[in-house]
Amino acid sequence: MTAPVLQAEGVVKRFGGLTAVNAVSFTVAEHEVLGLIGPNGSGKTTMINLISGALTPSAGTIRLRGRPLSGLRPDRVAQAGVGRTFQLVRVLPGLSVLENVMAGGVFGHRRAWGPALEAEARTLLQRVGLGGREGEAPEQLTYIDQKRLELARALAGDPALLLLDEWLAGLNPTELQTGIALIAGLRDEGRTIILVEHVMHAIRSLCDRCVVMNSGSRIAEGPPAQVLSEPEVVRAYLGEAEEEEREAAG
Ligand SMILES: Nc1ncnc2c1ncn2[C@@H]1O[C@H](COP(=O)(O)OP(=O)(O)OP(=O)(O)O)[C@@H](O)[C@H]1O
Repeated sequence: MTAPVLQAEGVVKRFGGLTAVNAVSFTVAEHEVLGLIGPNGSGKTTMINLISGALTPSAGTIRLRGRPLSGLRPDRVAQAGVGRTFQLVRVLPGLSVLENVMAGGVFGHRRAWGPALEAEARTLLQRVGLGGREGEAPEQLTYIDQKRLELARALAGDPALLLLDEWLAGLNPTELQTGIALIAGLRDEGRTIILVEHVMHAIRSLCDRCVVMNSGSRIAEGPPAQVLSEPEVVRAYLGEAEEEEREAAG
């Protein structure tokens, strides 16, 4: 059997006296879309930061295709094959939209350059809906467009694992539909993705499996329909998330 794309084993992260991630284990198989869900402050972003190398685990191991990632710097983790977007979008100011995407290729997993990279970056910009915007300054883009740009940049590195941290947050209903379709397209082309998301219908339609966190611990794991009906998940989270969704829908 081949190694899973990602394997987290007994991962712990403490911030002083607070245990933000408490002995969490899970795997992500090739071509799988895993939803990482849970109430605010349950440790999801911390987990993503541990995988991407922004944080170092206090204990436990994280492996990408069997190779330990824990302790590697974020740029090394990106080269090893982990691409990500951020909950609060981060574009590279001073570079054009096109250059921002090309930067993802230069520093990513596949390490492309030159005309081939530029052509690929243009294709990715088309794909995320930013075709024709190559020369613009990223700081001038709207929030949704910066999110699109970040996704294109992450894809330019051709990551073995793509981490999307609330990529759908803050989108209006039309943008949300487009965003879900975009992620569905990535899933259909066989990408391996961890999706941190509060938009429940996106989780239901996009994820093969979910890991549910609460207060730093994994409280459930399984297909979305199954975990989202477990009483502990409903108690810890679902009421809150669906309430938020109803409010957002007006
Ligand atoms: N750098 C840090 N220093 C201290 N505490 C932190 C740090 N980062 C996160 N925390 C704390 O760790 C806990 C988990 O936070 P985290 O951001 O991982 O939760 P989350 O599930 O991603 O929440 P949300 O859904 O609101 O994004 C919270 O109590 C948070 O305040």
